[in-house]
Amino acid sequence: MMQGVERRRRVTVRTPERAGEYEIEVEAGALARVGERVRAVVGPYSRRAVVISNERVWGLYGARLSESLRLGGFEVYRWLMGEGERHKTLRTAERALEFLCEARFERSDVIIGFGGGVVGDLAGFVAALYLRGLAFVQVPTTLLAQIDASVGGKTGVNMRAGKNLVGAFYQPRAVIIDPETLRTLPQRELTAGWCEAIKHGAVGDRRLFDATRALLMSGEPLGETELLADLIAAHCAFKANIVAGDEREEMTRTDHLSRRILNFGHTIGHALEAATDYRRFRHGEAVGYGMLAAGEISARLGLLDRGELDELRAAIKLAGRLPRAKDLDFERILQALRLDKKSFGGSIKWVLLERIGRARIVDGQEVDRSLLEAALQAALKD
Ligand SMILES: NC(=O)c1ccc[n+]([C@@H]2O[C@H](COP(=O)([O-])OP(=O)(O)OC[C@H]3O[C@@H](n4cnc5c(N)ncnc54)[C@H](O)[C@@H]3O)[C@@H](O)[C@H]2O)c1
Ligand SMILES: O=C(O)C(=O)C[C@@H](O)[C@H](O)[C@H](O)COP(=O)(O)O
Ligand SMILES: [Zn+2]
Repeated sequence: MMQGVERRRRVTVRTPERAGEYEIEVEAGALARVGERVRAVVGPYSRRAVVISNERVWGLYGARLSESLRLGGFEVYRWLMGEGERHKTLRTAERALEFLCEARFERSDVIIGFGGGVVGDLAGFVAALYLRGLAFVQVPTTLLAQIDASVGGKTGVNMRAGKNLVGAFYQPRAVIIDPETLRTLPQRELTAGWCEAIKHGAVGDRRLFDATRALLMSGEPLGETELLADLIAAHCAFKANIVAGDEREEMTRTDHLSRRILNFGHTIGHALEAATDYRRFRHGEAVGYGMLAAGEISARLGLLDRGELDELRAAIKLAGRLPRAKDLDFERILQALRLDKKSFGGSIKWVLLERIGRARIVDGQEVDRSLLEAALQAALKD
């Protein structure tokens, strides 16, 4: 898996719902080929491409992307949103939609999400809504978006009551990943991405967990572009496989290949984000804490061996420093948890671990208040 000989790695995502599939391409320098790739998936009639991004990403890479799109025969438009999680809202989506309406984009045109997961989730949502669906391509530029958010078609926005409460499953036509863009990513954003990467290994693939940990232990995970590209492609392949088997995250499924396992660490992670008004944690950082807490719950319920929990803790530590969390009010977190949108039949469903590489879905009744409080205390204490 880790010895890629080809520079361009391709992962196919099969999406049974749309009776289709799309390709994820991972290649250093791929930004220069976005125009050509987009043209290949949207066909000859498409005239205009609108790039949804933010000032930072556009400032760094907009010129390169535009040039490539022009070479692909597109007239290029851009629409820039505010930076950060608190802009992933219906208001922002509405503004983007107004822009598309006023500029009279047509069904043959294409929307490109260019940035991190915030931009990608919002752009995909807008693409799903405008004219009941415009072709959409993901060009992710954060680690988190390259290994997770750009794959699988979850799009949406946050509401005051919680994360991603409004959205649509809307698959992109292609995902084009240039790992070189990660060189300008601040350490904090890398940490967030590594946390989601650790999640993939933890819930479903021990070898992927080990490979991720090995790259982190090298101390320079971005050092070797080819190794990094191999690892990104391996994460995409892992997620693609889960998505292909359960595209819409069927809530009645409880098996270890259900898409629900990708929510490991998110029950508490999303509550931490909401309880701090999306201002204190990056999503991946909150998931880091969420995994520590869910790992604690797993161990305290006797599902997970303490030694494996220590391995998980150590891997999360390798991902980087998480913001302070021990001052957070338990009642506030509990309040946010009660609004968890993954409740089903009135109770929260927890994604826990049986071991590194295998998750289990457990009913909320098994996790009482005192267990939750103890697990949170243990997880948030550092
Ligand atoms: N749809 C999914 O399946 C899915 C999966 C995981 C996470 N998400 C969502 O993704 C979001 C988090 O995404 P994120 O971690 O990418 O955060 P983000 O989108 O906020 O990006 C992080 C920061 O990095 C900056 N940035 C982006 N690319 C850069 C680059 N190459 N160089 C320098 N700076 C750059 C951005 O401007 C931003 O400030 C959350 O909203 C989360 O809910 C969605
Ligand atoms: O793709 C999925 O499925 C995931 O759960 C991936 C998560 O990392 C991601 O944060 C996702 O947006 C969470 O989805 P949600 O349905 O819990 O909002
Ligand atoms: Zn996530």
